[in-house]
Amino acid sequence: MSIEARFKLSYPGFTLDVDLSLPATGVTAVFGHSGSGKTTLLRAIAGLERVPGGRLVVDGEVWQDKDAFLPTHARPIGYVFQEASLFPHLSVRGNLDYGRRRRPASADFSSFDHIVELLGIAHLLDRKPDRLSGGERQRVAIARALLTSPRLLLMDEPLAALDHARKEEILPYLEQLHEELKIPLLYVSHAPDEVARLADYIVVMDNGRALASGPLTETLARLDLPIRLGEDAGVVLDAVVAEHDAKWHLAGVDFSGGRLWVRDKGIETGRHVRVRILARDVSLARAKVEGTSIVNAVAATVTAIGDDAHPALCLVRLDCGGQPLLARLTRRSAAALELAAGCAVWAQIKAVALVG
Ligand SMILES: Nc1ncnc2c1ncn2[C@@H]1O[C@H](COP(=O)(O)OP(=O)(O)OP(=O)(O)O)[C@@H](O)[C@H]1O
Repeated sequence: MSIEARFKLSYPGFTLDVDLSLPATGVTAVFGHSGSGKTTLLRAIAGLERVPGGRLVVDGEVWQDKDAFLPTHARPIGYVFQEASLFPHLSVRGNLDYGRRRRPASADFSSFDHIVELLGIAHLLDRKPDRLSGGERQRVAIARALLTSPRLLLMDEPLAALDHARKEEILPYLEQLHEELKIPLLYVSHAPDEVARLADYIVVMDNGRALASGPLTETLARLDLPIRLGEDAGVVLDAVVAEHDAKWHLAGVDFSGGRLWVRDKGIETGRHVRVRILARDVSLARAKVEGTSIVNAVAATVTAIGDDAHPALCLVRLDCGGQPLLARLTRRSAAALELAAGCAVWAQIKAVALVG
């Protein structure tokens, strides 16, 4: 099952030109710089932009092609914008009821209480939107969108208007949603940390085109993308919490390439987590290095070496027990180590972030 989206649309000085096949499950991040066309793509999917010649098929159902155009109000979508657009005169409950009433008669009944609990807003039901924090407003907006029983959820930078603390407050709810949600979520963001935490699949937009589209881990490890991702180039790996070192407040997480030590966030042993490793935090050695402050070192094999944005630098892709890693080195270091595809190396990882 998939979402097929083909749109070509021109504004003065900008053309959106995409032909995408996206999974109809999980979270797909639509990632890219400001002005790359992320919102325009979402608006086309929502039917807010009428794109002649466009085609959109969601889970086998044609929403738009040369003979058909389902208007926005007839598309079973939930849309959450950067700023929560709640009705100011209605309480939270009134806003949620509005969503509930929009649910088609044929839709599965999604439990009001469950959605309210999932977003942690039960204690806010009688408040008016002007008495809510920005993060709370967004949680209500997400709950209202879910209550319409959408077949597709669209979120356009839902955290962009929030400060760091509010973002951190809402991200766990989005992660929980990710685990429970049975419908696909297209999540527009230009924040790599959000993408690392939430996405299963990524579409990288650049100047109206999809530069890349694929599963998160393998797409982030592509050597032609990091140049555009710059300082944020890196990979996201799946791992399992294996042990806790209470004395040093560290957790040992295992992935197929070995064990990594991360700051302990109190996540139970056995839980699946994601770790993010930036290319700039990985250095390489031909032999295992002793007497270093870097605690994380894993054996790896060089699979490819690619260009980086500056000619002094290169990106080295590694295979680490079947998982990809990227390292950003100077060309001089790569030459001194005589690196080439197939070389066995030790990857020393200066920073590993537990992202979910
Ligand atoms: N209605 C419109 N008329 C003319 N130009 C438009 C219109 N809507 C968007 N554009 C232009 O299309 C380009 C893409 O805009 P879009 O909002 O899709 O980008 P974005 O990737 O979502 O950016 P941001 O991250 O800043 O929201 C921009 O150059 C924008 O100025």
